[in-house]
Amino acid sequence: MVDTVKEHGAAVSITGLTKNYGDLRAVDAIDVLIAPGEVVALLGPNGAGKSTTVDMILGLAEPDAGQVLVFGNTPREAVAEGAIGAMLQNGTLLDDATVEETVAMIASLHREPMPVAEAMRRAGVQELANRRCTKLSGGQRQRVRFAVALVANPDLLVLDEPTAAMDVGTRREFWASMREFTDQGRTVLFATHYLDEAEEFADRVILMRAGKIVADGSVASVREMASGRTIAAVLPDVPVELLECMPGVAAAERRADRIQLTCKDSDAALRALLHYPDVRDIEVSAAGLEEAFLALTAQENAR
Ligand SMILES: Nc1ncnc2c1ncn2[C@@H]1O[C@H](COP(=O)(O)OP(=O)(O)OP(=O)(O)O)[C@@H](O)[C@H]1O
Repeated sequence: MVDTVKEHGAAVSITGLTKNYGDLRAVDAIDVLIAPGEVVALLGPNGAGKSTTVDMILGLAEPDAGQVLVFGNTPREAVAEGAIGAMLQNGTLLDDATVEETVAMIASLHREPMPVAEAMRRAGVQELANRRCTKLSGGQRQRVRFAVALVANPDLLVLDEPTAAMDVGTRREFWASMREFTDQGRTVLFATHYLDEAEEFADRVILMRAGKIVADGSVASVREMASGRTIAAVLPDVPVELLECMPGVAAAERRADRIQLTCKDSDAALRALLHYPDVRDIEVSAAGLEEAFLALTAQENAR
């Protein structure tokens, strides 16, 4: 297996990766192959297993089963070689150091770092160079974490919800400097809750739910899969639980006699619905992408 991966030169190769926390299976036997130069969004609701997956790619958590290889090496080897740069949700900064000292300190740990001034420029923290890390806002801290990730000059950048604390303007600048990075053919994997960020920035989207991958493909193909339709109709007396079990239905709601079905396959749902002789006033409409994404990821997520 290791030789095959080395031969094919995958940036990240994940096979049967599993992680349990007590009785909870946080990541459930996932397989992912990421080619060099791909920009991949790991998308999913809270608790889907994104951070746990990211931690295992970085060697910060040990899998219970399966393995991760980064450029054919174990995560620890890849980190030691400076092949991976990471930006984590709660990565700590050295409180007593200034921003410049922090970035310089990380640079000194790497064999071929990016010049400190360049990493700070790309991350947009030049004006904060002499500021102590304790005096930074949440969004500024995120940008410093980005400079720290960049200065390693890595081939793979792994980012866990990088824009969570950023306002709209900072977010835009952040993605612009990321583009500068990926234009050089580097590989990026980022976890996010934001569908629009994934759509705008990633070549490929991996959608996780309850530890499993529920969709993996180009942004367009996942959009197609997620953009289901909604069926509304008048149908008295049939319990919601029964409607939810119909073919093609992701979720069902009832208000008095009116029902609304969020569909994965509206043709199949419609055919099933027509078996009820009392059904009338049927309307089929395209669901918004956001709404459909929620329908795709909502099930099994109550844990
Ligand atoms: N250290 C831990 N101990 C116990 N359970 C954990 C631990 N870390 C994560 N979990 C659980 O594992 C599951 C997956 O969590 P994870 O943080 O990987 O999800 P996520 O997709 O990154 O969510 P979020 O978007 O909220 O960051 C969750 O149910 C979470 O509560």
